[in-house]
Amino acid sequence: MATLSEKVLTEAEKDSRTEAEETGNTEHVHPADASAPVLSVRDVRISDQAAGHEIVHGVSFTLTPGKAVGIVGESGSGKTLTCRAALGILPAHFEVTGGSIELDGNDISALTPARWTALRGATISAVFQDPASYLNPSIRVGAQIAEVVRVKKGLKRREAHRRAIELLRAVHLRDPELVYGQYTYELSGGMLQRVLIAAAIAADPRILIADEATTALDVTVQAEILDLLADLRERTGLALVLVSHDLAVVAQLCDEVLVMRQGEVVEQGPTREVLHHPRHEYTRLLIAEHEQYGLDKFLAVEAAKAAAAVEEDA
Ligand SMILES: Nc1ncnc2c1ncn2[C@@H]1O[C@H](COP(=O)(O)OP(=O)(O)OP(=O)(O)O)[C@@H](O)[C@H]1O
Repeated sequence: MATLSEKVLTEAEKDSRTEAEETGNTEHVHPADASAPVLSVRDVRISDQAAGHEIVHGVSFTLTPGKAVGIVGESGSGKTLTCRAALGILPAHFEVTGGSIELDGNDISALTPARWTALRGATISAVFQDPASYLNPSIRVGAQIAEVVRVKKGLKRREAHRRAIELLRAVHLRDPELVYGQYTYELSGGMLQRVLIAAAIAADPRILIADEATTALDVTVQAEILDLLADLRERTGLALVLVSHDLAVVAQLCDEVLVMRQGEVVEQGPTREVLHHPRHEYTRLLIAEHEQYGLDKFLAVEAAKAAAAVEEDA
């Protein structure tokens, strides 16, 4: 079974790792202006070249440090493909056939495999559903994170061990030294997702894509993981792309939301605006569907905040 660093480092990266090592080209450029976009997605279109048709018909959003954008929509609407395009890991036969994606000022269409190696993990990183499938059951989880740190940050064994413990602490795992030495079967789904988030942030990325990262977890653990992402965002300025079929999840964390349906963005705007004044019938449907899962609570809190703000102004 592949190790975590092999999974985090994707096939394309592995191919290019040697090239990066040979050229020593492992730096990445951060823009001087901290408010400059870290990710700009402009009218991106993605096509299945084998089937000969377009699947994603124009997605645009901009992420600045500390901002969170949510992509919500039904299964097959193109959420994951959009994220994979930004990570440079579209499945075979799929291509970006229109628009552009800029990662930390770099147009990704011009990136060499070596540049991808430098950017992936260190600038953009991701966590997906089903954390167990990204971890090797026969290697202690801490050692798997330490390996990512060694590969991506070039730390020596002892330093990587120390950093892995720090990362396990940063994702709010109690007793990180104990967790370091544990195997996947000893950890719950929520703990495994935290381990994976620790690995994803190991190289201090500026953008984290969380694609249905809390979907398989029960509601309480899901809320804890969302709190953790909010905390990382606040403490480190991490910019987030949160993908979910559940509008309530996106509402908790995101400043802006894109509602996708069949490859189209049917509605987009500040989360509050979209939730309070949905313009598209499909958004209204999503809101109605998810009210029982806590969206009503979110809307009530928002209404209370708005009322308090009006009182303050008066
Ligand atoms: N590897 C692949 N091979 C073939 N078709 C794919 C592949 N990945 C995605 N697709 C197709 O592209 C379309 C968009 O898929 P995508 O995974 O982006 O949707 P999604 O909105 O993320 O859905 P979900 O919530 O189920 O993950 C779907 O019709 C899907 O069948």
